[in-house]
Amino acid sequence: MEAPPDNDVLWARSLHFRHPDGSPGLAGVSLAVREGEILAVTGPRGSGKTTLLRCLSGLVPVREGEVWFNSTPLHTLGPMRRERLRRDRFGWIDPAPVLVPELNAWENVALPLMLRGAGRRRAKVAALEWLERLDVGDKARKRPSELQQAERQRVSIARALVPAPTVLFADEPTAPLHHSDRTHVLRTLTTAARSHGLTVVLTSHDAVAGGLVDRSLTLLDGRRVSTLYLPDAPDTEGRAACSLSV
Ligand SMILES: Nc1ncnc2c1ncn2[C@@H]1O[C@H](COP(=O)(O)OP(=O)(O)OP(=O)(O)O)[C@@H](O)[C@H]1O
Repeated sequence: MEAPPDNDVLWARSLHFRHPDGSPGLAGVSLAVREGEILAVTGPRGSGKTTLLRCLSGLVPVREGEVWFNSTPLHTLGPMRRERLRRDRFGWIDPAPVLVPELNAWENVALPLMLRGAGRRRAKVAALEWLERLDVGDKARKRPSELQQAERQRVSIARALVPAPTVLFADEPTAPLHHSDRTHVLRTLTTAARSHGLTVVLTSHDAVAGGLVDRSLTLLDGRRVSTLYLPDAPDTEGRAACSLSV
């Protein structure tokens, strides 16, 4: 078993995954993510984007292939050590906001810092700063049930960013937002990640279209593909694209 190169923070080799009911998830994905890089995973519905993020982040065990976080082989870790690694080094944003209903917005955002031992006052200051950056500073004292879905998602994003995780995984982070809000929130997220040196792996077509990421990779049926654009030919209609497995 050979550790990945030093400047890759995440690294996967020949990753295969089957869901518990036997459905195919991933069929041999290899990739490397450099430190501080913002990588978008794209592909049609059901192509395996969420499954890939779940495997890379240790949310599900990898039984075939390898996943490394720096020099740690995630694929060899038991559930407790994977959970600790996820808590200490990774952040996760779901497509739909998941907040603690009994806590208000700033308390939700402060929670990961307090779980890591920060005092309430310091955690509150940091939480309020992030809520301001995500344009929901005025909602800091509202409970999730008093917020709109889009506001709850902004609070979730603030909560994922506040502990400055080494790697942030974001699965369609702007899915519940109105179209006009998406680019703004994604820009805030990617700008914050760059200024804090975070590595980000996200699924979002908006980020690719908005030129907000360093690189994107495409999945189709659980495999990486590259899209080749062919030049216009007289006998074709417009620009043709085809995908190749790599
Ligand atoms: N828990 C599960 N049990 C069984 N099959 C699953 C499960 N989760 C996903 N799948 C299947 O695995 C494949 C990949 O799903 P995945 O959610 O990773 O794709 P995706 O690219 O993220 O899709 P979407 O864009 O719709 O979120 C799909 O065929 C899906 O139906």
